[in-house]
Amino acid sequence: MGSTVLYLGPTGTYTHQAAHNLFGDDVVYTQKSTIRDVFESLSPGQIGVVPKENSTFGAVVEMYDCLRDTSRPYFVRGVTALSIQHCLLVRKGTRLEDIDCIMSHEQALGQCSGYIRQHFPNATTKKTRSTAAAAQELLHSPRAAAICSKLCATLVEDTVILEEGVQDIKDNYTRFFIITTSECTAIPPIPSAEQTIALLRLTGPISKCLAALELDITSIDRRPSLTGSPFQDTYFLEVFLPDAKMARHQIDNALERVRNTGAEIDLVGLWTSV
Ligand SMILES: O=C(O)C(=O)Cc1ccccc1
Repeated sequence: MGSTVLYLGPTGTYTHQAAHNLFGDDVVYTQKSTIRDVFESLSPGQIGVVPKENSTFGAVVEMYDCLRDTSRPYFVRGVTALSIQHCLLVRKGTRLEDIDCIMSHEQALGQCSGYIRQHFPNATTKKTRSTAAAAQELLHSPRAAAICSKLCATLVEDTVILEEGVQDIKDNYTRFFIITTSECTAIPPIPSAEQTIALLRLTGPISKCLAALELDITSIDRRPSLTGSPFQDTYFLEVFLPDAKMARHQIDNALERVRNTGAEIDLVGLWTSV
């Protein structure tokens, strides 16, 4: 039996599909009902898969709030991407004109907000813990629709797809992080190319820190730090390291330069990816 992979469940979520694309049938899958549950349940030796960002709706805030937490160990080991084509799913017999509530994960509601406004201006929306959880709720909601993957129609009894491709932007992708509790946990190889990326978590005066970092920053996300003064933020920086062999050395030097400014900075991920 292979490693255990925790993912945002239940069966049929996009995270489940991303995890399965990577690890196939060689691992044991354990579903968790929230992104935070994946982080909190992750034990040494286990692997977690969580959504990170979407090309239409942006950062997955709950995931970044888990990365902000310094009380639990985690390390990002890789990234994988999935093309996302959302469906509108209902209980058999429900017609488009019956729908008074649209349920889904807030990411999916965001990716389809134009479609929802245009076609269901009077419907309420309900956030669920995942898209597949919304599909399951249809069993108790005869006048609701779920936005979820096509797969959910085969997984949840008595449901039918009314429309496919309901996201606002046709080319719609989500990236997922692969996490373990430690940098050293053995994991199956993740398909990768030449690019080496590090993820840094930084709390401190941003301009001074960026000047001291002297690395090629490819993305920045930010959340309130919660520990400092009001409006002090924690930043998540992805940096590109052109030479994989020198990556660790370059990072260690950069961390020291930033710490010398008095800021807090930690390496929380390192991987090679396409
Ligand atoms: O809820 C899911 O299925 C997830 O995996 C999170 C998500 C939601 C919408 C798009 C991509 C991922």
